Amino acid sequence: MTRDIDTSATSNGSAETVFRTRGLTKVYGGNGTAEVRALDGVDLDLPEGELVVLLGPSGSGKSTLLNIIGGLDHATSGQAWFRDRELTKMTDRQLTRYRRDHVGFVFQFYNLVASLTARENVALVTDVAADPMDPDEALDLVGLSGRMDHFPAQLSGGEQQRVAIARAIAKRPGVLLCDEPTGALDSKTGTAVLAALEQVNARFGTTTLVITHNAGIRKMAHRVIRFHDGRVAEIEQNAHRVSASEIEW
Ligand SMILES: Nc1ncnc2c1ncn2[C@@H]1O[C@H](COP(=O)(O)OP(=O)(O)OP(=O)(O)O)[C@@H](O)[C@H]1O
Repeated sequence: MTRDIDTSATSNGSAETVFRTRGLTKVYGGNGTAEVRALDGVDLDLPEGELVVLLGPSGSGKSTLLNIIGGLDHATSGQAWFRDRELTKMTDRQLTRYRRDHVGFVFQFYNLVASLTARENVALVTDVAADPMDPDEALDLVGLSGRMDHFPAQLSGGEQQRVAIARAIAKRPGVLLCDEPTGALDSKTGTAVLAALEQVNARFGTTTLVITHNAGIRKMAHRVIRFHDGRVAEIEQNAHRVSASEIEW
């Protein structure tokens, strides 16, 4: 691995920078309750098209960052941009639109509709998106072409998570934000989920951020960001990436 010394070098609003933050801070509590600085002045520049792994101890601010740049939460102070648009100036309505048009989310728990098949779960999104993929294409991409008519209860955890990934990518988002996507999975099923993320990133250039506690996953990333106490402690770029199929934990 080579150390990336200056990640702030990308120029402001550059087309190559997908997310930029300056002094991004999130404080919970206060007014009599203990204050928690979940994010404490984060400066980041993330280039378009990378697969980025976010590591760090529990409570170090990873999810808080993802939620703010995903338009799910507001910062207390500082700024965050998606390409040339400042997220930290947006109203709730603008953030909803931003999420709908640009962001795919994958969480630890798959949140599939139990009464709908895999194909129908994906179609829930493609029915309302501007330029969606065909649900079958999205499911094929994550290796589930043989499972399209299965209900969630008929699928393994890893397969359900791949349906969730298909649902997230079917609207062709610019960014895919994943919060512990393999957190509930064993190594074998988790590997198939990582392979699906790798495939989406490579095929469409979708900038993909993955929060994980499995440090082995860092090997598949272009860039690894370590958080500590609400700050970026270290950023590394992988000179030699390892494919998802070779990762074990
Ligand atoms: N809604 C909230 N109210 C109060 N404190 C919060 C809230 N959400 C998060 N926090 C606190 O902010 C800090 C950062 O939390 P965050 O979830 O971003 O960490 P994390 O690195 O994602 O942790 P984990 O790996 O356990 O998911 C923690 O101390 C957490 O307790």
